[in-house]
Amino acid sequence: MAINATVGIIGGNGWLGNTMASAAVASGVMDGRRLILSGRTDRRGALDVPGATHTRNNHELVAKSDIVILSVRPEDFADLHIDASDKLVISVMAGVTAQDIATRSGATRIVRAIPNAAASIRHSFTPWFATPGVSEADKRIVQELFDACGEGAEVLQEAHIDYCVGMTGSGAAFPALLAQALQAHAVAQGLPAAFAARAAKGVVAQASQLFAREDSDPGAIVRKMIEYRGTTAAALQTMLDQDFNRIIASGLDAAARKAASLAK
Ligand SMILES: NC(=O)C1=CN([C@@H]2O[C@H](COP(=O)(O)OP(=O)(O)OC[C@H]3O[C@@H](n4cnc5c(N)ncnc54)[C@H](OP(=O)(O)O)[C@@H]3O)[C@@H](O)[C@H]2O)C=CC1
Ligand SMILES: O=C(O)[C@@H]1CCC=N1
Repeated sequence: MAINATVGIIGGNGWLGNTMASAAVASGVMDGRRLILSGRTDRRGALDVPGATHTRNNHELVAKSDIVILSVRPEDFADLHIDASDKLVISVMAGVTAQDIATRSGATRIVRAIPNAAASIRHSFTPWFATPGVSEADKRIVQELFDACGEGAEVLQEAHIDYCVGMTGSGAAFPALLAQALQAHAVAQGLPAAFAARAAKGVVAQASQLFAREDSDPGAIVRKMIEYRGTTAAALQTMLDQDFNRIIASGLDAAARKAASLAK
């Protein structure tokens, strides 16, 4: 078992908290008996977390934990009133700054991370940022926790976490939007809906494996297809001429603005 610390997840029955807890146990990184999960109600998460303790008492959770993960909605953070001054605090809350967390919890060892919903299948790319008080030993634990959810990646500037809220934090949402648009167009052209759904999913989730490998570059695929000057080039060039990149950029900017407003 890689992590022998006791980890308390405030909001541990919610979508992401439950997912992280389940991934930690399923990957073998933690024994579920070292996990404490809190919620305001007795509602449990959808994924099983064998061995975990459940509580509604955050003060008890913090007292018994070496590491406290904050996984409540950003707007609920101000109501927590915890003293985590001697704990490693890991926040997955969008938009809540390390300074806010230090001020409200007394913590000096703070990590901010942005997983995404694909953590439920252990495919979340999870950027994380550590404040200067976080030790190398703490960082190894953080990396293991997020590798259990897919792939953790340290960033050296807190601003990059705020950026990633929109980009990586959105997880499968952008590929799903693309698949939905492909499917809708195919249906509008008269293709059977079930076939269109399978076809769109095949392109977005299967064909994309061509650039999913570490040594592969999506830009190279786009260039190669444009240089081929065939049907794919006609589609790509039309999309690019209509400022596909600008639409993506404005969506990401909107996510960043929303994250900043959540922190207020
Ligand atoms: N979902 C995602 O893909 C991502 C989410 N995040 C961030 O993760 C955080 C959690 O999001 P998500 O899991 O989706 O949200 P959920 O609403 O699913 O979960 C939040 C949980 O917090 C619990 N909670 C609220 N207040 C308290 C409290 N005072 N004490 C204990 N538990 C409390 C709620 O419990 P109850 O139901 O019992 O009231 C709920 O289960 C958010 O800050 C979000 O920004 C970041 C990246 C991706
Ligand atoms: O949509 C959201 O608010 C959550 C937080 C970051 C990514 N997803």
